[in-house]
Amino acid sequence: MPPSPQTRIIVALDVASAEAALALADRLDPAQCRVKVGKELFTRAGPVVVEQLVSRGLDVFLDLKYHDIPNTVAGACAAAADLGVWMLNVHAAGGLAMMQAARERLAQTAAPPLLIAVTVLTSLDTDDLAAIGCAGNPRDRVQTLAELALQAGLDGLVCSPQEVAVLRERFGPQPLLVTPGVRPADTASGDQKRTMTPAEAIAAGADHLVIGRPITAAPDPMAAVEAIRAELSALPAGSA
Ligand SMILES: O=c1ccn([C@@H]2O[C@H](COP(=O)(O)O)[C@@H](O)[C@H]2O)c(=O)[nH]1
Repeated sequence: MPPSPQTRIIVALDVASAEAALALADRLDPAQCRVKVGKELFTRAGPVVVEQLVSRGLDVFLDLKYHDIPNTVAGACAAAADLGVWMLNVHAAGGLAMMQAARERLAQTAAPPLLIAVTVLTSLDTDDLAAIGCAGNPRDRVQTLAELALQAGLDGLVCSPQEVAVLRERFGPQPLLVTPGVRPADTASGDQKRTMTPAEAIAAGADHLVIGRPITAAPDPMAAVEAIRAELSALPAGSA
């Protein structure tokens, strides 16, 4: 079942302190969005800030993109589950055994979070892939990594909105498709190279939109969330 329109938006709390993250979170309505803790906030504030966000009733996506040997990643996933997060991720490029080990260890936890795999970072285009020795375009590489992640039994994928339609066509409605690289009209792309608007991403079949700077840098972050929700509500019934 697709998530309700209210909870499709995941706000990336890419800020430099627990205080800033909690102040931002206090301006958000947990009924209307979820939050994401990534490398900057986690490295500055540690696991405590995750627990503080969870205790405020927010669903937390822990976006640490684990990529290591299977035993290490499995242990990190178990530690993340103990924090009470709603979802976490690994890099699909870590390989099948790594993803299987993560999934198996999470299955042993009391309340396993959703586990998804990053395919190709949304900041990379074909030239960037070539520079790191990967021939081909992001669209093909995303599909190869998606196949591996789903073979490992993961719940879904992180991809750019530009690959959502092809992934839906190939893998059907089941995998959760979580898309950063989302830019409301008239907002700056910054370092994101494979982008679409929120409405385009949802219409293509995305389940969740990860949006950081267009919300966190807005004068009123909750108003920015509401504007995106309004954009999604205007989509034809069934797509949002
Ligand atoms: O491929 C990826 C995977 C993760 N991210 C993360 O999403 C947010 C996007 O923030 P914006 O400010 O909306 O660009 C950020 O936390 C990234 O670490 C991604 O962008 N692309």
